[in-house]
Amino acid sequence: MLSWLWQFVKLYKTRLAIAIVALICTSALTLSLGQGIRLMIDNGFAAQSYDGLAAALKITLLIIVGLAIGAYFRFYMVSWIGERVVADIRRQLYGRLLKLPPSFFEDNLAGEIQSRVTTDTTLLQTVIGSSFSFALRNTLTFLGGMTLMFVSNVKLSLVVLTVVPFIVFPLIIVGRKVKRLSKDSQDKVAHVGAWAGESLQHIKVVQAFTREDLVKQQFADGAESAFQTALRRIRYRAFLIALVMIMVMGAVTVMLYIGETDVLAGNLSAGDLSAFVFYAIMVAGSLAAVTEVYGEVQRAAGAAERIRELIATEPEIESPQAPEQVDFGRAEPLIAIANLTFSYPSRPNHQALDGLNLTIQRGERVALVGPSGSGKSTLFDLLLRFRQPQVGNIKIHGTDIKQLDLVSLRDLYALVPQQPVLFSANVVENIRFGKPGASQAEVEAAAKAAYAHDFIVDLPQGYQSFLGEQGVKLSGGQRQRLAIARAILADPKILLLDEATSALDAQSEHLVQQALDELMKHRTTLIIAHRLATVAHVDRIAVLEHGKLVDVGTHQSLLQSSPLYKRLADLQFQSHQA
Ligand SMILES: Nc1ncnc2c1ncn2[C@@H]1O[C@H](COP(=O)(O)OP(=O)(O)OP(=O)(O)O)[C@@H](O)[C@H]1O
Repeated sequence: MLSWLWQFVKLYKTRLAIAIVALICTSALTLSLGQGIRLMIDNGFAAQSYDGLAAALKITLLIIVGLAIGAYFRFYMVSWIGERVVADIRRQLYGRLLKLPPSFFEDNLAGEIQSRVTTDTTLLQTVIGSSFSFALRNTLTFLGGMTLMFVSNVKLSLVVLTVVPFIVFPLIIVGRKVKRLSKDSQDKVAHVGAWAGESLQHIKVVQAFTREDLVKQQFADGAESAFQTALRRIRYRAFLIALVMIMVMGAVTVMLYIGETDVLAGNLSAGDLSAFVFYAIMVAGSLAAVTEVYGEVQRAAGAAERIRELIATEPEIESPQAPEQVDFGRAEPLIAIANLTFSYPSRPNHQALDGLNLTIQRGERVALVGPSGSGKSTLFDLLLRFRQPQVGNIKIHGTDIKQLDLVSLRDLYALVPQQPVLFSANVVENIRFGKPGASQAEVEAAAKAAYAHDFIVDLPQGYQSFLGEQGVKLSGGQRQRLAIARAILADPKILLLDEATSALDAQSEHLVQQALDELMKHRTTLIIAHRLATVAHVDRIAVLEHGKLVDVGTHQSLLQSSPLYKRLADLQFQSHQA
């Protein structure tokens, strides 16, 4: 963990150096307080001298002022490094997450990943920003105090020293256990958090099915199990603290007894004994403090491990080292799909796409139809290179998309998904997602083209209106028109349209259809068509079944040539008439 953290900390070497100097100074000054005490007792009390007392007090005061200044720098610098490093780690972690393909997020719960970004990094921050420095300071005090103890009295020091192994060994053993338990406990908390996030997000379904009690119970079970794991960890730590306490205090008492006997026998001055006791208390205190933060450092080590794992996750799909450029002047078709075969890793024996061939010319509108599960959405994923086909390829004007930079490939497309995706931001920000630098005028033009302008200006704050999480404050049709406005603003070469099946009312559907027509104007479009109303507008229809392309043609020709298409068409007309 340390070497991993070091790569982040080493960027701030100057501050680290100041922090370490301050740390050493404060530890040294803390220990030198013992000499102040010795002077006060021997030169003041024992010598019955007011002057001696005043001189000793002055020295003590000076030490205290130095200590305060040192503490200021130590705290400031160490906390600064802690906050800075954690911000850097968060940024790197989030940057990595954004590069991972969608399949990663199918296998890992979003809430759990979120907890890595927030909870785990916060834990790291406490450790880097305070516990580390605390531990280091106390270690220095421990070592310095030990040295001074030996210098001033070997016999008494040995008494204190005998207990050290009894503290250190249990510390190491219990520490390992705590580390493991803390990883478990963090995992469980993350899981509970993910569950809570999901159920709250879908609160309507939960409440409509009146399953509040069920999800409450599931959450409670999760929280309870996290608590039980935490409890086991706490028991270990409590035991450790008690053990250290009894060992340390016991040793101090025995040492006091021996030391006082020596003072009574005249072998030791009262000041020396006081200074020694001061050191011993410092040493004991710092040892106890180290044991206490040791557990926390172990916990952070668990957190660091999880973050490190996530940052180290390599995306399966990356841009090639030397990407090629698409030559739009070339005669080859805009999109050429050849022998495309793909199975999802979780279902290796089931081919979601099976030897698919299809070419699409520039400006063409092609509809994909087929029964549910025939591979239409999977084809979109492969076009966008969210997934890697096992066999076959896709070429854009003759260049395999594997040879293209991912950003320039995806910039060719705009995706309008079945469920419009809106972010918890205002209208302008949501539309501008299609083209980040767009001016207000461009945004409004896109909204007008998408037949969204009128309803937007009717919103309480017009274009500045906040839409709520996932756009909950809009109707389904309005959300779709915003998503279309976003795609119009993006002005892509190729439009991937997963047409909404959701039952919009006739008026709203008409508006959405008009918006879509605007969007598809002069643009190569691939539509996953769920309604025949759409199919009427396209140049060609590709019929898919079980991942295979079974026929291509127009509505009329397919009614003759494709029994499957005829069946789908009949079904739609029947339900239409009904
Ligand atoms: N993430 C996934 N992991 C495993 N299998 C998947 C995954 N997504 C889809 N599939 C499977 O791949 C096949 C094709 O699914 P796909 O979503 O492409 O169909 P579709 O034609 O878009 O269906 P629909 O019209 O219902 O949206 C289906 O058998 C489906 O169960």
